[in-house]
Amino acid sequence: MNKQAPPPEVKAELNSVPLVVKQFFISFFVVVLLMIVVTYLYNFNRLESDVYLNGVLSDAINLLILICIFAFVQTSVVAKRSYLFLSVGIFLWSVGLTFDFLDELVFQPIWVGIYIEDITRTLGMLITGFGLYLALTDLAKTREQLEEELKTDVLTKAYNRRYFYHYVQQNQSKPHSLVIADIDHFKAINDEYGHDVGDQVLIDFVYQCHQALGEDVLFARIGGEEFAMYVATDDADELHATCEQLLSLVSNVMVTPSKTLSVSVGSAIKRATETFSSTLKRADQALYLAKNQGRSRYVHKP
Ligand SMILES: Nc1nc2c(ncn2[C@@H]2O[C@H](COP(=O)(O)OP(=O)(O)OP(=O)(O)O)[C@@H](O)[C@H]2O)c(=O)[nH]1
Repeated sequence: MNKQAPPPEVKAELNSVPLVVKQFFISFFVVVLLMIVVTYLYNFNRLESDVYLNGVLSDAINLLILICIFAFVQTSVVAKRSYLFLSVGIFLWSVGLTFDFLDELVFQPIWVGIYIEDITRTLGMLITGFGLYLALTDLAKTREQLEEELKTDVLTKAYNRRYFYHYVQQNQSKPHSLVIADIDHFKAINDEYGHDVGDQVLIDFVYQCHQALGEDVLFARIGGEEFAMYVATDDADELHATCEQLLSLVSNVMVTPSKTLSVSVGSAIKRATETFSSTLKRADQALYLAKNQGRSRYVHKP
């Protein structure tokens, strides 16, 4: 069980290529290919003596497929640099294939085949491959960041309720305890000092918890000012030590320079055949007792 690190900022930049750039690129692509065809036919107008229909067809299909891929890239949502490499790569590749297609119909001098057709095609394939690599890398990074965001609470960067429930259910069979901590009189903090101070208190509280709690504790924000912990132990002394630690670390969280925070804490050790909701309910009952007994304390529900 790892202590939570704040999730990274979302860096992956999704489609920021302006439409006008795409329109320019599409026009450029079409115009240049047409110009190649016209210039080629104008300069090399000697028809091949033997035209192989299969060769013409397969080259035409290849070119058509590449044009479709170019169109997909133009309509897809990819980051700027991936777009650039993919578009330039497919463009060069298409130039190569256009020459390849034309030489099936019209005689082509050998230097055109080597210096234009082969070079543009090979270069195009390389650049397209690199663009694809960039797009896939960006996709993996974005996915990783989204997964991290799905687990965490936006304000405090603690794990959120959804992840806490998921985690406990995944680790239900192991010996563990559940703890619920609730900040005391949090509404009064908001009312007296403002919502921003309330937010900062939540952030500071989570920061202190992340600093202090050990590797055997999964800490999460499960409600506004309500937090939960999965403690990987069924030993009462260990659990009590962790809860006492939680109670004392709030003295490091300052609401004002002269006022510190207080929390109430309830805990329960999972029984052998008990369900998650039942253990959580007992921890919640313990918390209720802690609140009723005057707050700023820890109650364990055996
Ligand atoms: N600043 C801030 N306040 C929040 C946030 N989420 C919930 N709250 C506030 O937390 C307060 C919780 O109030 P109550 O449920 O009455 O709890 P309490 O005042 O702490 O009282 P006790 O728990 O009985 O000690 C409400 O005023 C909510 O508006 C948040 O993200 N930021």
